[in-house]
Amino acid sequence: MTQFNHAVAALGLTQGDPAGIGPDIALLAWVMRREANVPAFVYIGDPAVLAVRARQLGLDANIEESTVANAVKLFETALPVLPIPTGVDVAAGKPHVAHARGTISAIEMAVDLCFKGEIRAVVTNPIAKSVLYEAGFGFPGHTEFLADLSARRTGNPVTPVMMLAGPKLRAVPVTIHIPLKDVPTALSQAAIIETCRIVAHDLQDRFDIEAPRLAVAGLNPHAGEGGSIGKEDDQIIHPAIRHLRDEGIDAFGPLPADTMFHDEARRRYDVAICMYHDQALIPVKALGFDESVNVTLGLPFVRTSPDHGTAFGIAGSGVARADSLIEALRLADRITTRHRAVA
Ligand SMILES: NC(=O)C1=CN([C@@H]2O[C@H](COP(=O)(O)OP(=O)(O)OC[C@H]3O[C@@H](n4cnc5c(N)ncnc54)[C@H](O)[C@@H]3O)[C@@H](O)[C@H]2O)C=CC1
Ligand SMILES: NCC(=O)COP(=O)(O)O
Repeated sequence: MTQFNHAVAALGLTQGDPAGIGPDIALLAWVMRREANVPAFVYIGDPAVLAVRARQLGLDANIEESTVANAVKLFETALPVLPIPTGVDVAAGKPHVAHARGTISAIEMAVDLCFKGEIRAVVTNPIAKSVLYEAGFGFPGHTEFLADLSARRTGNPVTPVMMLAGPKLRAVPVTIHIPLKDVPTALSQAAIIETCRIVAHDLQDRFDIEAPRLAVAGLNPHAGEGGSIGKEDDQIIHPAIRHLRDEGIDAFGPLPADTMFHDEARRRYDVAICMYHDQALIPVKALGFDESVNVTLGLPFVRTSPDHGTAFGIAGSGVARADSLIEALRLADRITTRHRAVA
């Protein structure tokens, strides 16, 4: 298990796709560090890209290459960077397959440093999945890549779970980046049970919720309407919930998904377990796009990320907001310092 020194270790922030808004929001988070009480982080990526982006945005940011040990001290006066040169020119808003190597190396370095206890947590800037796929990246996204890096490191299999957490809603998709048409076949009792076990454990362990209440969404309209609008709710989701309740996990449902996200309904649970990506992410982003955070449960270290993507259309324009990234940094800080008041 990671042995980090809370008093001295920084959070590690990966650059993400350098042509996206990762550099913009990292710079903004550093510039806002005092007024927004941003915990110290070390940027893992290309310092030259940061410097060009700072000029483009007219931001007065002092960017300095750093050692990981010196990062917290340096953070007060400069944005500390562990350099990973991209090796090719990067233009804001212009993704290129040649950027992929540096993007991936930054994630690998962050995980390595976290396992060595030299950073407290991994906070990731957004990656463009299609750019990495073009470069031969073999994972749907960070979530599965981080699990693979962890499993290779520890020798133990890791099941990662994606949770989007905001002030009004936490939601978990059981299936993640797969085509909608493949969701019914990908859903299984085992997948729902395993996901819920990890969620219940991590909400207790990392979010200090003593007895987490898991509201499980149905797949079909009206949760299948007694089997007349689809069989999965009765044949897969309901038995999985029964199994979880027998284990002592407070899971209930399947609930019709259209009526489980309004204000009063959300008071009845701590997390919504959803059957597919958009069922979970649409309500989270509709209720709090700027404040919500993507956090990976089930990993042997803490990983958070903003809830948004690379937003190539606004990179380098000064439009990107750093709110979600700042929340991701704060959440990683709270979990790793074990404060009780977490998202
Ligand atoms: N954690 C990650 O690595 C994630 C990566 N992605 C990737 O991002 C790429 C683009 O995805 P999209 O669906 O277009 O979503 P997106 O989140 O990049 O953009 C959606 C809309 O929100 C705006 N937006 C996003 N972040 C913003 C911010 N911080 N401030 C102001 N406006 C903001 C964009 O300008 C755009 O109008 C895709 O390649 C996808 O794979 C998407 C989500 C998460
Ligand atoms: N839509 C959420 C998303 O794409 C984040 O994926 P990941 O890179 O955190 O696995």
